[in-house]
Amino acid sequence: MTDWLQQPIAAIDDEARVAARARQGVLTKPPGSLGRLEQLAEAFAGWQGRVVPALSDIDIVVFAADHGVAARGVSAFDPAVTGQMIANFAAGGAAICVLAQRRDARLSIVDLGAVAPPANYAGVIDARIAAGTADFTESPAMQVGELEQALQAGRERVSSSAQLFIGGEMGIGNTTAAAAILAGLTGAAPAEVVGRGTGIDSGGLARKQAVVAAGLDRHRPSWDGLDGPAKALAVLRCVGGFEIAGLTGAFVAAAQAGVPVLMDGFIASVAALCAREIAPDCGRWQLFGHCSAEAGHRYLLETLDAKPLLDLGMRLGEGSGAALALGVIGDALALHAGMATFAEAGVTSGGANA
Ligand SMILES: O=C(O)c1ccc[n+]([C@@H]2O[C@H](COP(=O)([O-])O)[C@@H](O)[C@H]2O)c1
Ligand SMILES: Cc1cc2nc[nH]c2cc1C
Repeated sequence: MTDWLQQPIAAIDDEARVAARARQGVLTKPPGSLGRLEQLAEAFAGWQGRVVPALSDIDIVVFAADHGVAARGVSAFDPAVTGQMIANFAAGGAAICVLAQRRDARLSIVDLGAVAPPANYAGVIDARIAAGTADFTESPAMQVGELEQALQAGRERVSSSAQLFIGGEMGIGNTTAAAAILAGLTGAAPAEVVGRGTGIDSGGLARKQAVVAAGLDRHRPSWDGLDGPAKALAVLRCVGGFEIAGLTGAFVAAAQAGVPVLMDGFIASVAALCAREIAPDCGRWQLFGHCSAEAGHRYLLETLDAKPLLDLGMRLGEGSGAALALGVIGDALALHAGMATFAEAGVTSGGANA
C-alpha cells in the first residue's frame, strides 16, 4: 500500500517567515550581510511557526542495505562491509556516531537488508526485507511488496516531534543504484551521473557506467510513458535499493508531518528527487547540507535547484555531510535569536545612501 504517499504536505507559516525576515532587517548589521544565514533563520521560522526558531531536537536515521548489482564489480568494497559497518555504527565507531554526539542529535541505525547481518541487533533496528536487492541487470531490484515495505520502514522512523530529520545511508553498491535512478528519472547519460563511489579505479568506472546503461535498457519499458509518482516508483523499484526507498519514504513522511529534512550527499539527494517526484510539495521541507565529491551530485543539485551549505570534498554518506552542516545552521539560529536590534543597542541604522 502506497496510498499514504499522496497525503497532504504540511503548510509553511508564511507569517512567521516574513516576521523573521523583518527581524533580520533590524539586527545590528547591514541588511543582508549574513548572506544565506539570514535565509536559514527565515526558513526555520516558517517551518516552526515562530519568529525566533530553536533547534534542539534532531533525528539522524541511517538506513543500511545491500545491492545485488554489487556482484558486477561496481564498488571498491565487498558487500560484507555493509553488515560490518552496521555493527560499527551500533558500537559508536563510525564517523556519523562522532558527529551525532558532538551535535547532540539522536542517532538510529536501521538494517533494511544487509547480506551479512551483524551477529546481534543491540542498538540496531531490525527491519530486514531481504538479504539485499536483486541484481538489476538481471531482474527488477525489488518486488512491489518489497518496495512498499522499504518506503513504509522509512515512514515509521519519522517522529513528528523532531525539529529536523537527517537521513543517512550505508550500502555497498548504492552509488550505482542511485546513478541509475537519477539517469532513469532525468534522462541524463550514465557517463554524467556515474562516479567513483568508494573509490573504484578507471576500469571499474567504465564497468559501472556499462552496468547502469544495461540496467536502464532492460527496465526502461517498465516506466516508459509514465510520469510523476508512477514513474518514480517504477524506477525506484527496478534499479533502486531498500535504503534509497527507505529514505524516500522518510522524506515524504517528514514533509507530511511538518519536519524539515537536511539532505546529505549523492544517495540521499537522489532519494530527495524521488520524494519530490512522488509529492512535489516535499521540496519546501528540504534543505541541502553539502555537495558531495561524487560525480553527478552537482548535476543533481542543479536539477533540484538546491544550493548546498558546504562543499568540502566529502563522499562518505551516513548523513555525515548533513551533520557537519548542522554547525552552520546552529550558528544561523543563534545569531537570529541573540543579536541586538539597532533600537536595543542604540546603534543608528543605515539607509541614508542605500
Ligand atoms: O554520500 C555520498 O555522496 C557518497 C558518495 C560516495 C560513496 N558513499 C558511500 O559509499 C557507499 C557506496 O559506494 P559504492 O562505491 O559501494 O557504490 C555507501 O555506503 C555510501 O554511503 C556516499
Ligand atoms: C568503510 C566504509 C564506511 C562507509 N560509510 C558509508 N559508506 C561507507 C563505505 C565504506 C567502505
